[in-house]
Amino acid sequence: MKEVLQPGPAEALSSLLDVEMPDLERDGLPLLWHWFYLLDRPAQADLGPDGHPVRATIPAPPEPGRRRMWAGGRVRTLGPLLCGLPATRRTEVLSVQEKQGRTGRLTFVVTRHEIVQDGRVVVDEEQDLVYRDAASRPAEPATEEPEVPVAEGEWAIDVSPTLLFRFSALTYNAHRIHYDRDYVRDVEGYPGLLTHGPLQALAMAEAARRRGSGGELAFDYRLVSPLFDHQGMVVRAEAGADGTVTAVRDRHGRRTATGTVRSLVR
Ligand SMILES: CC(C)(COP(=O)(O)OP(=O)(O)OC[C@H]1O[C@@H](n2cnc3c(N)ncnc32)[C@H](O)[C@@H]1OP(=O)(O)O)[C@@H](O)C(=O)NCCC(=O)NCCSC(=O)C[C@](C)(O)C(=O)O
Repeated sequence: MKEVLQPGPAEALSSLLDVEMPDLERDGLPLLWHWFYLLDRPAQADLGPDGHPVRATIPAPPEPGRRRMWAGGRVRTLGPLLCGLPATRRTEVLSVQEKQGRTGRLTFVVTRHEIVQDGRVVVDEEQDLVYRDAASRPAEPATEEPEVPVAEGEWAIDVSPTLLFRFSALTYNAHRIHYDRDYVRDVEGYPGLLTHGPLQALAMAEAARRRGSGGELAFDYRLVSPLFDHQGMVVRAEAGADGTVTAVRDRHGRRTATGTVRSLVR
């Protein structure tokens, strides 16, 4: 897949999260902003009941009826990804692994994505996708613990249906768990709309960028528990032993994602 990168998707993301626009032709796209470019555009006829493509896609679901979730990933930025120039994405399945989790049978599918610009790989990424059994027990809804006030240095994001919808639109993601409340409750058994894994990862990367992270970076992250739209989203980033340690929690203090951003320049 190849396209000339335009500023439009980056501007849309900047408006969505109210984050600073970089100089896209000089410094390139910040960490994870490549997710708004080089998108798959599956045919409507190829979408399955959950809104994800079931054929002519990488990865294809392991079996019909499995519940797809974004579990984590590892991203390396190896050079600037500049707007105004063409870029190419290559994607392959690296591994498929069956595991038994607390919530039931899990199939982890790891995909690798390389973005090439001007003859060199500038983004090298692995994404961990997990497929739950339809019959598995969904993650428990949060208990009504008291709210934990937003501390200094934390970033509170209002997770509203419009935020989730606009993020889905920006990534051309038709997965119904993010916008179809009847489907998510009646079919997948969750108590609310699910906040995208990529949105939480991006918020963590942006929290690190606010602290000055930039250049060639490695970002490893995990989605550890589902975050529903009525639970808020609070992001933090702080200096750790090995880089910038980031996390997402809900407004009651339950952790939903963790990650570490490291500089690749020593
Ligand atoms: C992932 C879930 C199902 C595991 O659920 P669990 O609690 O049953 O698992 P576990 O008992 O903690 O662990 C079982 C095994 O899985 C591994 N494992 C456990 N977690 C991970 C992880 N994150 N990444 C990689 N491996 C993981 C873990 O290390 C262990 O391996 P082992 O047996 O070898 O020791 C559970 O933690 C969960 O629900 N996490 C939140 C997922 C989420 O909310 N994602 C975002 C929304 S979905 C989305 O954005 C989608 C999108 C954008 O539309 C899209 O389709 O592209």
